[in-house]
Amino acid sequence: MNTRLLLVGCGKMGSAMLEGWLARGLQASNVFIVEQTETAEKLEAQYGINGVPDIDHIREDFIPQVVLFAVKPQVLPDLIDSYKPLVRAETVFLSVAAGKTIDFFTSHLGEHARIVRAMPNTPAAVSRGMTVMCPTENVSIAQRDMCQTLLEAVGMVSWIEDESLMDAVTGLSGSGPAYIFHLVEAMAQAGEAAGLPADQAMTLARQTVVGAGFLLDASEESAATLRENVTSPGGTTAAALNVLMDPKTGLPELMTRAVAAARDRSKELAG
Ligand SMILES: NC(=O)C1=CN([C@@H]2O[C@H](COP(=O)(O)OP(=O)(O)OC[C@H]3O[C@@H](n4cnc5c(N)ncnc54)[C@H](O)[C@@H]3O)[C@@H](O)[C@H]2O)C=CC1
Ligand SMILES: O=C(O)[C@@H]1CCC=N1
Repeated sequence: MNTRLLLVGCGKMGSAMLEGWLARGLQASNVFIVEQTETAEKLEAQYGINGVPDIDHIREDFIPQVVLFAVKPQVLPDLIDSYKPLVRAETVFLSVAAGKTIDFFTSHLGEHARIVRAMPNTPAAVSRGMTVMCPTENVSIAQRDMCQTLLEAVGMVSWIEDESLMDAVTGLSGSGPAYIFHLVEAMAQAGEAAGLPADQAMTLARQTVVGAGFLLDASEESAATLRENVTSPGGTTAAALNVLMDPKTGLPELMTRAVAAARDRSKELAG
């Protein structure tokens, strides 16, 4: 957690990671954050982190080891060129922007820039994130390790060499937490339709998803076995699963379409 880090953009994803790092003892003095002035000032007051409104306000002697882009993909083209002066062998550019390809970064920062394209997710805020990373060939082992340490501090890390898989990764783990939160909403709505008061339906739905997540985490059994453990032959769960596992109208078919839609949008964002 001693990496000299320049975090560009501290919105939902940037702050999710920052919260995880701070909980792991990130040294505020090693970090600069580029954000809009108000947020930058708040971060400075709250954590003693150097918050600046743009790259021109970074201390001149601050040479980051990692420049982490956590801004919206749509704003990257406007700001990326101003980071070119930071290109040097000891600096790796780590991007979490959905759809923004390694080619995009090399076309703006040059072939010498060392780039890692990453896709994290918001459970990073509670150190339960899932991040997948893809490096350029010039990224050293030490730089890979540095990125791994940063992202491992906020959850699990996996690497891919084939960048084209990043769109599918985005569709599954990047966007995935939203699917689970929506599952809670859908279950609560279904509970209400089945006769429960709204508040109670939401409490039951929420705690069921939280409890199932904890059980999945604590258990060495597969998801299929955990599902079977709930399902008595000819019982209530089996009746529900007949609906959910229907090959034509069930959850697998719906989820396949949802993940494919996110994957395709990720491709579109590459522009
Ligand atoms: N929210 C999520 O679950 C995930 C988001 N991502 C990626 O993370 C990136 C950020 O997404 P969110 O955090 O959701 O968006 P956000 O809108 O919450 O955060 C973006 C931040 O960038 C700041 N910003 C805008 N222009 C800037 C500039 N010129 N310089 C510095 N900061 C600037 C904004 O003030 C804002 O705080 C996106 O590229 C997205 O694809 C990746 C994985 C998951
Ligand atoms: O919705 C988005 O585009 C971002 C990328 C993955 C999760 N949120």
